[in-house]
Amino acid sequence: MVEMFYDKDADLGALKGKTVAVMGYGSQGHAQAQNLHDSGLDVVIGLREGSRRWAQAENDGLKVMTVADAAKAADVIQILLPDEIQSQVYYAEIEPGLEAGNALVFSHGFNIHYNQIVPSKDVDVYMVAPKSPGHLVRRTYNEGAGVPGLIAIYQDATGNAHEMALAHAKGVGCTRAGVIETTFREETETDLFGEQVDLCGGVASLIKTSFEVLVEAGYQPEMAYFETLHELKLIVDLIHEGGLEKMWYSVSNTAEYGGLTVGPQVINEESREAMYIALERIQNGEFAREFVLEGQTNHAVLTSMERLENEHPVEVVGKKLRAMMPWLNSELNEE
Ligand SMILES: NC(=O)C1=CN([C@@H]2O[C@H](COP(=O)(O)OP(=O)(O)OC[C@H]3O[C@@H](n4cnc5c(N)ncnc54)[C@H](OP(=O)(O)O)[C@@H]3O)[C@@H](O)[C@H]2O)C=CC1
Ligand SMILES: CC(=O)[C@](C)(O)C(=O)O
Ligand SMILES: [Mg+2]
Ligand SMILES: [Mg+2]
Repeated sequence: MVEMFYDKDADLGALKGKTVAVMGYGSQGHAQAQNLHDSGLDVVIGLREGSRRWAQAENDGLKVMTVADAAKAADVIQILLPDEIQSQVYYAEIEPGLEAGNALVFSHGFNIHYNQIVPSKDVDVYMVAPKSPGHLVRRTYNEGAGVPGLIAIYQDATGNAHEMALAHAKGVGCTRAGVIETTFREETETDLFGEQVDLCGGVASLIKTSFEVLVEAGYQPEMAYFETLHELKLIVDLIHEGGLEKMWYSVSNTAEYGGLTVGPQVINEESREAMYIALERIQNGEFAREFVLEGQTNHAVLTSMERLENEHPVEVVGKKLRAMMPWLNSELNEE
């Protein structure tokens, strides 16, 4: 059984008296920085001049400065910038401000594991990776709960990296739910795999394909939207609460029989083979190289795919239907 760490195992004192700079104020940055601040830690935000999030972070009661100034001022530097640009910002603006004994912190192992950032040996390097989108890292913390997380130690120059990582995970709220210790390699490879074949990529393709099949068969797009997208949260909530068992218990016998017999024909051996290929590309660095190059071309492919995704009929009909449900909090706002 893997060792789990909870609040009782972590001491915020390991970070007391240290300035924690959170570079970036996006999905993870805005959440983790506020949680760390609310946990009583000394937090500053590092952003670029002109960032649209600069005023937001100040409105949230946080001190904001440039990345370079924050790196100079901090003892602990957490890099919550987009993975594909961390390396260029690190070497240009963060590394010059690093001192022996500082700590570098990541929430995804991509840049360390794929050799995009190679820190000097005289700093600690650890990871605190919430297993959750950033906005729910903040929402659950405010509710007095938390999301599970991972910690990993890559370099322990001071001998304090492990207790600092646990303190950091506690400050973010992850030790409320449970923290597992892993490695940068394991977190990177499993996280990339999960987001590509299941959580994000797999689910989005499942939704769009099932929607398209219904609409092509002549059913109303609104009906197809409710059936293939809107209700999915309700089903997944049951799985989240009580595993597949609770979902199968709650749905009808009709759905349970149909789901158990037809599901494996949809996500089938061909799907499994595609998953093996995705994992192989993650493990051998092909995906990493492709994504770093994507960042260096100012996201040419990602920008085009986002445009096509927004034009998909399921998104068009969905925006119309969600506008009639104001409680859904549909805006793309930071909480
Ligand atoms: N999103 C998630 O839920 C999760 C993310 N992670 C990891 O967290 C890290 C951050 O990801 P995420 O929060 O999604 O990132 P976002 O894209 O949401 O936010 C990026 C932040 O970086 C800032 N930024 C972008 N470019 C620069 C630059 N050149 N100089 C300074 N600041 C810049 C942006 O501000 P602006 O553009 O306004 O200047 C923004 O504040 C990644 O390593 C990711 O893998 C891990 C778990 C989950
Ligand atoms: C939210 C999360 O854990 C992801 C999918 O890995 C990510 O946003 O990178
Ligand atoms: Mg993830
Ligand atoms: Mg990820």
